[in-house]
Formats: sequence, C-alpha cells, structure tokens
Amino acid sequence: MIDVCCAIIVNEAGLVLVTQRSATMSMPLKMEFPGGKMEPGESPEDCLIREIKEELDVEVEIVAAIPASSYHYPTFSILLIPFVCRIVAGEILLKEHAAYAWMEPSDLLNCDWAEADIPVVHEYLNPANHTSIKE
Ligand SMILES: Nc1nc2c([nH]c(=O)n2[C@H]2C[C@H](O)[C@@H](COP(=O)(O)OP(=O)(O)OP(=O)(O)O)O2)c(=O)[nH]1
Repeated sequence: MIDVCCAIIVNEAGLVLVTQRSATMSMPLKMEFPGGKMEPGESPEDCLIREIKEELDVEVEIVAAIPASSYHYPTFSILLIPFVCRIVAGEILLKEHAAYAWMEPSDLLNCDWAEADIPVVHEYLNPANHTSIKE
C-alpha cells in the first residue's frame, strides 16, 4: 500500500482546486487533488506541505482532515490521505500538472477523476467527515 497525501485546497469563495495530471504522468489527464507519496519518516502533514510547494509553488495551511480512503488499482494500491487546506502564501504556478481549475463543490462529482479520488470527493462533500485542525 502506497501512502499518498492530497490537498483539497479551498479559496475564500468556497471553490475547490482541482488539478489535471499531465499527458506524461501515469493516469494521464485524469483529475486529482495535488499531493504525492509520503517519504520514509515523514508525517502526512509535512508530506502535504512539501508536495504542494513542489507542485504548485504555494504554501498551504491545513484546516481539516478527511478520512483516508484505500483504493486498489490493477497494479498497485494506495491509501489516499486528504486534508482540507488554504493557500497562505504565493501564487499558483504549475510545476507538474497540465492544468488546474477552481470548481464549485457541487460540480466536483462531474470531473474525470483518478478512480481513487471518487470516495475522497464523497467524504469531502459531507462536512460531518471533516475533522477540524485549526480554528
Ligand atoms: N497526488 C495525487 N495522487 C493520486 C491521487 N489519486 C490517485 O490515484 N493518485 C495516485 C497517482 C500516483 O500513482 C500516486 C501519487 O504519486 P505521486 O504524485 O507522488 O507521483 P507520480 O504520479 O509521479 O507517481 P507515479 O505514478 O509516476 O509513480 O497516487 C490524487 O488525488 N493526488
């Protein structure tokens, strides 16, 4: 099982940042939440902040945790560990992804997601599943 942290970044208007994997990545052009694999000895929170800086060139603050979801792809399995975040510094500059969009929460289920993300989107859309981390 590969541990992958991902960021559900929300802006002041309540829109959610969705990123598109590039044509050269695995699962090309699928939508995902930005993030990546945890390194040995790294906490999920540190992984998330590192990955978001690497991929989007912004600094995020974690505001809530969402339950992790496991998903079995044909050749590997992942545990997707999502956090709700907000940007506290910087402007988005895509370093790896093909595109990004700010979406209304009600439109999220219409995206062409990497399959592991669909349960995460459902968890996110139910506020009862959010564990607040910061006031
Ligand atoms: N970052 C991220 N990865 C996701 C999501 N959903 C999902 O299935 N994944 C998968 C894609 C990758 O197999 C893995 C994350 O790997 P990564 O972001 O660190 O690196 P990568 O795509 O370059 O990795 P790889 O597939 O080339 O090994 O998790 C998601 O929402 N965000």
